[in-house]
Amino acid sequence: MAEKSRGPRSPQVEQPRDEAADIGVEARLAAGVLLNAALEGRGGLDAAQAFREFGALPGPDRAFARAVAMAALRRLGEIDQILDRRLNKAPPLAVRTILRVALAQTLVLETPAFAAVSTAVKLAERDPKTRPYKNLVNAVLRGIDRDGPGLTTAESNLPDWLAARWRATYGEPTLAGLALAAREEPTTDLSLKPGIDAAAVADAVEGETLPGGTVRTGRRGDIAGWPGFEEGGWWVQDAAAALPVRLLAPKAGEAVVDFCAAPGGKTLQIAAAGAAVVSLDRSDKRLERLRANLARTGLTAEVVATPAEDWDDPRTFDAVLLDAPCTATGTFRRNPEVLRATRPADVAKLADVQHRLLDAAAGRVKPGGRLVYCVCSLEREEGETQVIAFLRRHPDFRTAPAVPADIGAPDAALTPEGWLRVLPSMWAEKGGLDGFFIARLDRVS
Ligand SMILES: C[S@@+](CC[C@H](N)C(=O)[O-])C[C@H]1O[C@@H](n2cnc3c(N)ncnc32)[C@H](O)[C@@H]1O
Repeated sequence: MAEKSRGPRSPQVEQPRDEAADIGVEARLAAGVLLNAALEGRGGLDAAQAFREFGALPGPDRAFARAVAMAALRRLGEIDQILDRRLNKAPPLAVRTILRVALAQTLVLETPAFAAVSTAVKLAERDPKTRPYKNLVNAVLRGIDRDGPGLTTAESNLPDWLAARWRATYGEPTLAGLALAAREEPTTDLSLKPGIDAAAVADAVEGETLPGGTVRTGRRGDIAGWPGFEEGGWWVQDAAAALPVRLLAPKAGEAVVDFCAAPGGKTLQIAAAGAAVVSLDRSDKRLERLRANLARTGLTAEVVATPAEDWDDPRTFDAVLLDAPCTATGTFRRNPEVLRATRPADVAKLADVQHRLLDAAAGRVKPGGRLVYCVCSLEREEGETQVIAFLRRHPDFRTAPAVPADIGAPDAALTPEGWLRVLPSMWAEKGGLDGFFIARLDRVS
């Protein structure tokens, strides 16, 4: 597979003096800091947002820095392909970072080349370590602007070990679809409280209603300023993330426990259905967002900060949701950093946690009740393999096969066993959706 990156840009005959570009140097510096933090490891991007280089920026520059870092992360393989054709030998990381940040702007965000190049050169000048490379930065970026970036492959954006895994699991055509999905900035999806008019919300945010009732919009910016936010009739939730609770089908009057609840999109769905929900999470900090979401939407839940397996409470439930901690490789559209931060050993480590949580969740299901297990991971060890092993350990549970059309899931997601394996390459014509594995397991009475 090969496709051309956007460009080339028309050559700049003259270098205009650009005040905005001067101001933007700090934002580009912050973008590089975010990018490298994301590449360093899991949680790096979140941690970097507390760094001085980022926190000291005015709001719009912070948003710009984040957008540049995310664009660089999504297209890192392609950006490096383009750079490597121009570089005779590998430059220090600080220089490569300046170049990556500049190309993310010109190739993805359509920043004018003169602004991206002049800020890159200024950045190189500022630091004694990168100063000797100032002319190289200028020459490389001007050359790419003049000649165009050349051919790049979407698959180069995927780490080799993940691409090899996904090729083995899903086949070459699906891998190609996943790689294309990973290049794009996703839409924003909204889940609605029952009784809220989807067409009116879709109208207000210039969006469309998807099967299942999710409203999807390409609108960007701070959602707290969107029409209807204050009123709390909707919350942000990827279309795929809304499926597990639809499969669980909580009803008014039922008792439900959400085992790993924060930040709370699924708890809100359960509460909105009228069920009495207990929301557990081991992270009190993440539960703060759940509490804020409950307050804004006027919904209620009993919130408990505890590791679910240690929860000292005798209750059992009509329905249990286990949205287990996982590698989150299915969320690469929204969180491109997961592809860089995840290590092969994480899959096995998290599979172990999922195994323990599944056993704890099973003990909370009343006879005749149901358990939905889901993970936003594309790795079989965290999905299919977990459920196969669970059904062997718990012969009192059976798969209740999903009916995709009933819950607004892509038909192609249905597995022969009746589980859902949603891939980000599905619904490509609608803008894709996050990757999830979802299984409903009913406890026979
Ligand atoms: C995939 S997220 C849950 C997302 C949430 N269900 C939603 O829809 O917003 C996984 C959550 O599991 C929590 N977690 C991890 N280990 C846990 C444990 N042993 N017990 C309870 N929660 C745990 C994490 O803090 C994290 O918030």
